[in-house]
Amino acid sequence: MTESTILPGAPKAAGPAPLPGTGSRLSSDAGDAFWTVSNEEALRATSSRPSGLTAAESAERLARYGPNLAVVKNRRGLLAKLGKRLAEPLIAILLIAAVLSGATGDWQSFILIVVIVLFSILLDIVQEQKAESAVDALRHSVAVTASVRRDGKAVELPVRDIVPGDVVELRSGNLVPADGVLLSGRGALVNEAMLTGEPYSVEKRTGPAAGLAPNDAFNALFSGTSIVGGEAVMLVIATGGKTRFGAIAASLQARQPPTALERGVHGLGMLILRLTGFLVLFVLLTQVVHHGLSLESFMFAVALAVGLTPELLPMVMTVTLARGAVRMAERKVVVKRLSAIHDLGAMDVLCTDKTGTLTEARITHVGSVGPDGLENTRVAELVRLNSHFVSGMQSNLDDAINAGPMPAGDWRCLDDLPFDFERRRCSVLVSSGSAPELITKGAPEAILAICSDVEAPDGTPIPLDEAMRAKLVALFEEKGRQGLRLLAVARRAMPPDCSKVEVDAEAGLVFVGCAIFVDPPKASATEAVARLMEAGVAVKIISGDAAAVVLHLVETLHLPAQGILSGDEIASLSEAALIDRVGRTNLFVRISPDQKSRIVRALRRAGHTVGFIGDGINDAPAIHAADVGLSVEGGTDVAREAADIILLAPDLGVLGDGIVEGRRTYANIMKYIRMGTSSNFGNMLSMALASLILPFLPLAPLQILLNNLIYDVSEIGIPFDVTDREMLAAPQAWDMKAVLRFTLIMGPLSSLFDIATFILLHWGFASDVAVFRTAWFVESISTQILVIFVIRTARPLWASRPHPVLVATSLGALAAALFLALSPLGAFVGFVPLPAPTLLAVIGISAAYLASAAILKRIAMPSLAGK
Ligand SMILES: Nc1ncnc2c1ncn2[C@@H]1O[C@H](COP(=O)(O)OP(=O)(O)OP(=O)(O)O)[C@@H](O)[C@H]1O
Ligand SMILES: [Mg+2]
Repeated sequence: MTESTILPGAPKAAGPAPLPGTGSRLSSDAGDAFWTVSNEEALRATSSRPSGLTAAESAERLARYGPNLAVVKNRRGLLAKLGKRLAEPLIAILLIAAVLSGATGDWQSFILIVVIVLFSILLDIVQEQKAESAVDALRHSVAVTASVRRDGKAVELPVRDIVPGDVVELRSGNLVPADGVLLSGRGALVNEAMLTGEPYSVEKRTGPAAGLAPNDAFNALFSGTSIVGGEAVMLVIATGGKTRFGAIAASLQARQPPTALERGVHGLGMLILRLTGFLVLFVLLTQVVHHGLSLESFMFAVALAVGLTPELLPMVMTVTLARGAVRMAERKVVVKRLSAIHDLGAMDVLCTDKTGTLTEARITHVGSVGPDGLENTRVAELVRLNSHFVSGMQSNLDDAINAGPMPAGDWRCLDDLPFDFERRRCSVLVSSGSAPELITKGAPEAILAICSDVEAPDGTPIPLDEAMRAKLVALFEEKGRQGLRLLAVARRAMPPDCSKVEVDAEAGLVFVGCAIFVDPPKASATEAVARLMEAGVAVKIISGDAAAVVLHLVETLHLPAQGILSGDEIASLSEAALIDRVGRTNLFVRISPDQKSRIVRALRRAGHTVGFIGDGINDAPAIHAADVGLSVEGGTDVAREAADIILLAPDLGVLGDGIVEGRRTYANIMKYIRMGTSSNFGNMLSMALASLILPFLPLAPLQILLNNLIYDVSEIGIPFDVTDREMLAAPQAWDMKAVLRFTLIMGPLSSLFDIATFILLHWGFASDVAVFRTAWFVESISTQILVIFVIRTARPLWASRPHPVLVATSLGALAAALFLALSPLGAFVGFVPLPAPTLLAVIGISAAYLASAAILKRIAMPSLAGK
């Protein structure tokens, strides 16, 4: 019997057994229901066993099925990239034109154009390739791993290496790495909201789940969902694009919205492109009308278009960002989504959870008190029974409790109700020979709300009256004000035959007391928060804990407190009211996970760029909802997967460095943009206009290409440049108005000097064609390159020192350009020696342009000046 024929409804296949994902019944692809077969059958069909695959088997399968990635990004090889660039319309036209010149005997032009085009494309590709590799390496360093059984041992492997047939061990907080069935488990609670939209977790048990729809398949685990409690061992059936998640991931990926900066730069690029198209057509048309169509005027138009297109901008963005990412990694901040760097630089509100970022997260169980506030050993016993037996999510409070000894006696657990963030409590049904008892622990108010009695010191329940309730609330408050975290515990005697409980059993309980915990504040948090605020980032604390505890922490750390909102209050606020309140509040307490993301969304709607940092399962939705999702290296997989940025050290201090880096990156990208809009664009524009008036072309096509290439090379140093302190002091966001203002002031200035050059050369010196072009080239390239030193800073020139690399690339490129134009070598591209007066005049005009630019930038870059 072939392996597939054991599966219900599978076609009787002859030959080798079809493996999952290849069309067999055991694929979640195309609605195939792998959860309907028994585990034995599933193991057989995947040729696997509970101890997992061998290394050899997995290697073979990895080669056959490919990596376990929902979306396989096909990164193009160097050659493919080259091919793509060569096929771009402008470049293709240029190359065809070159071939035509070659055919008409102009070999010089042919060779030079090909060399120039290839060189500038290579420059682009190599830079981008280097940047991408660096970023990929960083991303891999924080990739989520899974515990996979290989050769009989559990090893941590990158999720991408998982293959069908693998046996994976999962714990609370892990992401399910692929589609498969539960082989064994203990209270495995899974959040499937990613697939079903259902916020409540579902419990998984072993199958088969014959005849059920995927959403009801209680033994199926799906890629992209997460384990929120318990443990599970799964057999992987389908990986990568064959998973249910894979089917929707591609569309999710595509929908990732661009950042404000990306949108802005793209918009600007399109504007320039449209203008270019219009201009070039116009130039071409007038040339044809005046002189008839010649190869030269055609090539002039094409070269002009090449000179005008901001073709380097995408590369510049990638390279600048990648450089930022590498520098951030040196400061222990790893970027998963490159464009998150912009958002980090633009972020003006940071929401943080409490445990771990503001506290040490070294939680210890330091005492247990009864309702009278006195030490009480019964409380400690009950709390330990609860923590020991409860399944589902174990929090660090449970860990602290379990560090102590188990109470004496032969205790058995009959059933339990795991913790969730809505109830804020959990229960166990236990017995030690006598009638079973329900023991519930949780947030003090959540426990008090379901108690009808309170235990007297001798163990008898007495009814809980209003006075007693008030006394207990006062006790909670008092402990909270001392910075102590509390979990209350209550019990209820159950009927002797009771062996199962539902959530409605959590009622009419007897209040027994509170377990007390300390979580020391993190001393470094004070300085870190102060630094963030100085950098213009408002810090807001969003905690699941009680108001008193949070207030005490804030006081101890001397953090600013202005306005406090509780989860209950938020629940009763309308969307509009919340948007109004969030800005004025910086302490949020007793907040449930979905309220965390509600707060983040409200802040965004109020116009803020919001960061959220957290490490827990309950933080993941808010991390996802934020502009910049942040998590820490030791956080749960779910939180780390949702995050854009991972802090290798759980410290807000390193974040300050990351923010500075984000702003530096932004500032350097703006330098490119300003450079392009102020001089390069202006020069090309003037040239197009000049070509309409002059009886000859102001520059030969070849000379324009050369100009463009040298200009590109000169810009290589910008990502390295230093940024003035005042540029880093406040959030930096894309501001189209500022860009337009700059362009409208600096663009015409550049044109003014071009016209002056033009008049001087043509009428003043009555230069011939060759001299005119040489002089124009010198003026054009010097102003284009040198203007970077003017517009890189809002300060006076001498008050801001550029980075040596930028100085080297700029001056190096300029020297090369001048050498080419003024030495005998220039004859190759049609340059001639300039008469001394012409050269002096050109130098004078360039200097005058730069000086005026230095003065006018005070108006053109007002928001930055004068700080
Ligand atoms: N294992 C548990 N058993 C019972 N109750 C719990 C457990 N874990 C947490 N709680 C209660 O639920 C509340 C909310 O959970 P939690 O403190 O983890 O939220 P949070 O937002 O992560 O808080 P923080 O801001 O401290 O990180 C806790 O304050 C506590 O009262
Ligand atoms: Mg937490």
